[in-house]
Order: sequence, then C-alpha cells, then structure tokens
Amino acid sequence: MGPVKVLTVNPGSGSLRLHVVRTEDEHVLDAVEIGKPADEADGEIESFVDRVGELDAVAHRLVHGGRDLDSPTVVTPAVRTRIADVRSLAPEHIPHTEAMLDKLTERLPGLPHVVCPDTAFHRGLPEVARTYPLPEAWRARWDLRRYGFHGLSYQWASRRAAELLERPAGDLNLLIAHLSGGCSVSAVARGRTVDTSMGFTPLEGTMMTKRSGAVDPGMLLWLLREGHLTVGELEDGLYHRSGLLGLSGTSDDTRELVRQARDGDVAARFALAVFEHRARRELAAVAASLDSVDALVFTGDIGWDQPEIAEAVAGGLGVLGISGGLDAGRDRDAVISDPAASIPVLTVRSREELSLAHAAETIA
Ligand SMILES: Nc1ncnc2c1ncn2[C@@H]1O[C@H](COP(=O)(O)OP(=O)(O)O)[C@@H](O)[C@H]1O
Ligand SMILES: CC(=O)OP(=O)(O)O
Ligand SMILES: [Mg+2]
Repeated sequence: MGPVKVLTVNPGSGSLRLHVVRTEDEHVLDAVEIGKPADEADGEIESFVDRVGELDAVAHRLVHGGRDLDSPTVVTPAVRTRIADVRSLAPEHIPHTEAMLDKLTERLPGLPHVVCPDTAFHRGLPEVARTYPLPEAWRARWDLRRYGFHGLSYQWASRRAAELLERPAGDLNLLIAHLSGGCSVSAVARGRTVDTSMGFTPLEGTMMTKRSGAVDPGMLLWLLREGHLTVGELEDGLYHRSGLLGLSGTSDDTRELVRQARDGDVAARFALAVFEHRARRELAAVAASLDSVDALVFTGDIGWDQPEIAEAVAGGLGVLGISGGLDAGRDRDAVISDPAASIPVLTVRSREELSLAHAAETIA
C-alpha cells in the first residue's frame, strides 16, 4: 500500500476544521477552517472535498463516546445508533458530528469512516477518579460517571512532551492544560490519565470561553426550584453565555481580552484573572493524583497563542514547584521555561488532526 491519505473532520462547538493528512510523514496536504457549524456549511464542505482528490479513509472526531464507544471504530448502522444515544450528553458537538457523517458517508461512500472518541484516551481513568458520589441506583441505571474529554489533544501533547524532553512517555508524569474554546486539564502518569477536570459532559471543570465549568450544583437546583430560570435558559446560559464572555460582557476571545485589559478595561482584566485562577485550581487538584510532576504542558488555541495566560497560570503554581518567567515566543513546540527551572513548562500546538489520522490509519 502507498502513502495513506486521511480526511479528518473536527466539528468544534463553534467551528468546523477539515484537514487532509498524509500519515507517513504527518504532512497536512490541505486544510480549511470554517467558522460556522456543519449544517450551515454545505458549499464550503463540498468544494473542499472536490479539490482534495483520492482519499483512503475519513476520521471523524466524536466528542463523547459514551459507555460503549471507547476506542476508534468504523461507522456502521449500529455505531450510528450508539452515537444518537449519547447526543444529549454533548449537545454542542454531537449533532455536528452526525451532520458530517450524514454528508460525508453519502459523498464518499466507498471509504471507511472512522469515529474517534475524545473520551477514549481517558478510558483507563482510575475508579476513584471516575466515580461520582451519587446513589448506587442512579449510577447503575444511567451510567453516571466521569469520562474526560479532549483526549485526541492529550494524546498528541503527551507524545510531543516526551519528544521535547527526550524521555520515554512511559516514564513521565505530566500536567497538561488544554485551553481553547472548551478547556480542560489532565494529569497523565506514564501515558495514562489519572485525573481530568471534565466529567460526564464537557461542561465540568475549569472555566471556558463561553462555558461556565464547575459551579455549585446546589445553586443550579435553587435557580430551577425557585422558578428563576427554565431548564432551557439554564442550559443556554451555562453553555453559551458564561465563561470569559459572561464575565467580560464583551468577548470570548483571550486575544481581544488581553488587549482590552492592557488598555485598562477592568472587566476584561477580571475575566482573565478568574480564568487563570480556575485553571490553576484545577491543575493543582489533578496534580494530587501524581507522585511528582515532570512537566507542565500548555496546549489548545489559548495554551498555544496566549503567552500571558500561560505565564499567569504557571507563575501562580509555586506551591507545585512550578514557576513563571516563560519565553513568550510561539513559533514551534518548545520548552518555554528557564533551563534552570525545577519543573519544565512546555507549549505544544494542538494537532487533533494528526491523532485522528493515525487512529483511522490503524483501524481502517
Ligand atoms: N487565544 C485564542 N486563540 C484562538 N481562539 C480563541 C482564543 N481565545 C478564545 N478563542 C475562541 O476559541 C474558539 C475556538 O473554539 P472551538 O471552535 O470550540 O474550537 P476548539 O475545538 O479549539 O475548542 C474561537 O472561536 C475563539 O473565539
Ligand atoms: C470537549 C470540548 O469541549 O471540545 P471543544 O473544545 O472542541 O469545544
Ligand atoms: Mg476543539
């Protein structure tokens, strides 16, 4: 068989990223980022697929695999049913994946379509970390447990960290912060997740650009019980109008907020301060599951392109022996801490498309 060419499909909550990857040298042959959801992007998708030529497989990011889909899987009607079953667990993501599966299985019917769950990387999450202290009957009936997300990103970041530190991944204890539209942190010990901040859905954990992250469940019950908000209003507020956007009142984009804060905007500075505080708090929480910390890795759009945030997060983690004074340059994956730092800090550009392409190559 010649070089393998994989079309990768990454429907984020607010955008759609398509790549064509040649797996043997991890070369991206073509790419497009479409700033709108799959069901509004027919024209752009069609013209991209038209121009990329022959393909060997299509790899679709599936944010939530639920209980049954815990590794990359070739799509069949039975798999489509399982995806539909978990739709409401990731309402921001799964409908877009389903729309892309409908479109591309029809447009490219001769190819294997592989769904790659974001939850797969965390499937070995220790029982103490994945269990919610809820009634046994509820857990048994509805499978209430923590899954963890952004696994494709963590997989890539762990590999790159090992390469940059010139140590085998199987020897490393890593703290990784994936900061992007959705944000989460993980502790990865010798290649396996031992704790992570997202849980049953991609709403738990650290503060995000538009999502709240963890808030007191008692407060949510109160809002509903007293009739202050309907379930629909609560869901819309927690997913779309919270996080950086909710606190700043102006933007969900750290590039904009850092500029505004520099110009003296108090609300922008405060939104960033809470974001940084919550990222540090979640990192310190998952660090408790590691014996030691060999490195802190920043990835995701914000982790990669916003050095001010990496600086504030790392600089405030002295309790873990981590320090700031990081290099603000971002032209390649690198160790960005001082060579004398006791715990190296790294930045790795998120490459979910490469994790997707390799997964499809392995099983298609
Ligand atoms: N520093 C940043 N760089 C890039 N995107 C950012 C940054 N800060 C906030 N964002 C927001 O993150 C969004 C990307 O979110 P999304 O489409 O869900 O992708 P991801 O899969 O990376 O989370 C962008 O639309 C942008 O508004
Ligand atoms: C899981 C998740 O939050 O994904 P994204 O960051 O793509 O929205
Ligand atoms: Mg994403």
